[in-house]
Amino acid sequence: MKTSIATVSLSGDLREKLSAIAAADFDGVEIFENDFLAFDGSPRDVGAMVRDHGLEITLFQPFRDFEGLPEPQRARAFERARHKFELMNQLGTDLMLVCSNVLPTSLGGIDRAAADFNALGDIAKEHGVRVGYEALAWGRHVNDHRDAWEIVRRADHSKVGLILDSFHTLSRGIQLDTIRSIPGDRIFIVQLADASMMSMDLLYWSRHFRCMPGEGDLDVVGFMSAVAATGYRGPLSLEIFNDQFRGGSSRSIAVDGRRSLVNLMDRVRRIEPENAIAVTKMPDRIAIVGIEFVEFASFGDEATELEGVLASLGFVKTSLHVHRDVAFWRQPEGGAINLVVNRCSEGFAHSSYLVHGTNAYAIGLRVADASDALERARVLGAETFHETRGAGELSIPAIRGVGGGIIYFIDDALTAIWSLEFNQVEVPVSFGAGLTKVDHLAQSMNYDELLTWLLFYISIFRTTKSAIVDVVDPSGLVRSQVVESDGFRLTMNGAENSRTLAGKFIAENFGSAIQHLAFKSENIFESARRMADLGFKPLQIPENYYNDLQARFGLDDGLLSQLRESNILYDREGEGEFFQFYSHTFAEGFFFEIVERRGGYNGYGGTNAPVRIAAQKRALRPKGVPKLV
Ligand SMILES: O=C(O)c1ccc(O)c(O)c1
Ligand SMILES: [Mg+2]
Repeated sequence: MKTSIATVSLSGDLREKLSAIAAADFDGVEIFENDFLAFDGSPRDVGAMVRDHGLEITLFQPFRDFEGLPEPQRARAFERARHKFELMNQLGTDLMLVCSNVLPTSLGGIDRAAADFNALGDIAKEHGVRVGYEALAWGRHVNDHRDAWEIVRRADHSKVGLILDSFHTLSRGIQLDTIRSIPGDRIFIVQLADASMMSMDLLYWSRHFRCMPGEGDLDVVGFMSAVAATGYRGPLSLEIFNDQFRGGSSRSIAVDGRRSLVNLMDRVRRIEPENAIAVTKMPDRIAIVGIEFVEFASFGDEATELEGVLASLGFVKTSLHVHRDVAFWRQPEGGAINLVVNRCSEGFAHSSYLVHGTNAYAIGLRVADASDALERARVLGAETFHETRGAGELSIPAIRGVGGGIIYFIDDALTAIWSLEFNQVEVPVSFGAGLTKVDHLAQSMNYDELLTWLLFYISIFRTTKSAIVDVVDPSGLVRSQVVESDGFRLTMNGAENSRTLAGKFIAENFGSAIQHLAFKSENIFESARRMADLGFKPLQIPENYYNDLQARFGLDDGLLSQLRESNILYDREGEGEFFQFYSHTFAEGFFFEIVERRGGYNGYGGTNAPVRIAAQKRALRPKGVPKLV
């Protein structure tokens, strides 16, 4: 597999773009004309700079509004082309993209366009270069790859070929099988982009909202399967016009791009192994069986406060690490929630505490095979994590996740860690709060990181994403993206500014991280009662909310007063019902949630989020900050 990316996809000047592209291990780059024009150096300098980065120029683009023009514009277009071919010779690239004409003055006519391309092919040949023709989805007369292919076929010139771009084909919903009858050697380059579904003018959608394959909703896998079937083995080139990427970190966007291509070709190989374009072999996407543990880094008084909150949630310290200041907390009745509080004064956990304050810096994901999980993550460019372990301690495969946090992979064999490294202690309390498992984790991050981490989760793990939901915080918008599977639920909240609850958390925590943990109860009213007995102080929900709830759902008075009494929020979807209540925020803005799902409710109470956020912010006001426990 030969990989390439268009300079237009990244932020920065040409030099920054090239260094990010080279660092992410691409083979080539499409030089977008504007990046060249804005560069202060000769075409030969640019060519040398690209090659010095170990890259080749796979394409020079775009050449606009060429075919089907009346005279004298037609002659002008040929003159322009000659000029560009000379430039390409100096740059050291042999392929130019001609996108379909959008001018109202262009005449149309397949044979007229074919004749123009045949003549252009002769000029290209004189210059030792080739041209590829791409149908823009909004082209004046040609906006479908089938018509572009017909023109290329009739042009019948060895230096004239077709360029396919997944966005143009998929945005128009063109049948993908129509690609399979095109000869692979007549396709000069393939451009790839995805996009989230939105109803919008095609040009605007394309120029502002493209994203990496896998990050959006288009069937790029189906598109690439069809391309691979043609025998095409040339570069797979990302061409991503995206406003956020233009302002983002070029290094991280380039890494995402490379990851998206490797993941894409792995998907294609699994669907049609006979056709597949070579890509590094790796285990299939990893199923997350469940969350084995969540580990907090804390220290001193803050750790004591955290442990107080855990105790008010019904957790008890059930065992201690044999060598380190690390404690294991569970509900005394059992259940599947394993919390680890790490109070060590050295090592990674302590560094994490020093940078971020008390935070849930690590999660352990239960998987079928931990080394498979590590291998897939590694091939997809995830950063592996290794900490020196003491004698007799297990080494658990791990990678870096959101905000530099750690994701451990635990398979059956590795669960031995609990008995090998921890000693049981006397449990003083005999009842907990009946919390049974981690329902979901929520990670907060800046909005411009959201797609990066979405791609991370859906490429490494067998998870699905749902559409981004806008959550209204009194100080701005937070976008919430769900990633889930049978054993795993995650909400990622992308804050657009630092005044929102999520934004503040990121600022005060010094980076993205897990902001809340939701535990599941099978009887939320009973859990709330027991927690009240243990000193838990729930987040106070205003009366207006409950009055509205009655109007919306027609709940009976008994249920309503139970909800009100325990500050429980409610939602319903079809037959499904959802109950949730919250702790106040503590440390740098971390909090807990308790939920109960009934009748197959699958959401997260999104409509309640603005009420909850406003309540949390109210509670944060300097005057009258309530004590937690
Ligand atoms: O938006 C455009 O004009 C444009 C230009 C070149 C391309 O390859 C493309 O897909 C779109
Ligand atoms: Mg294109």
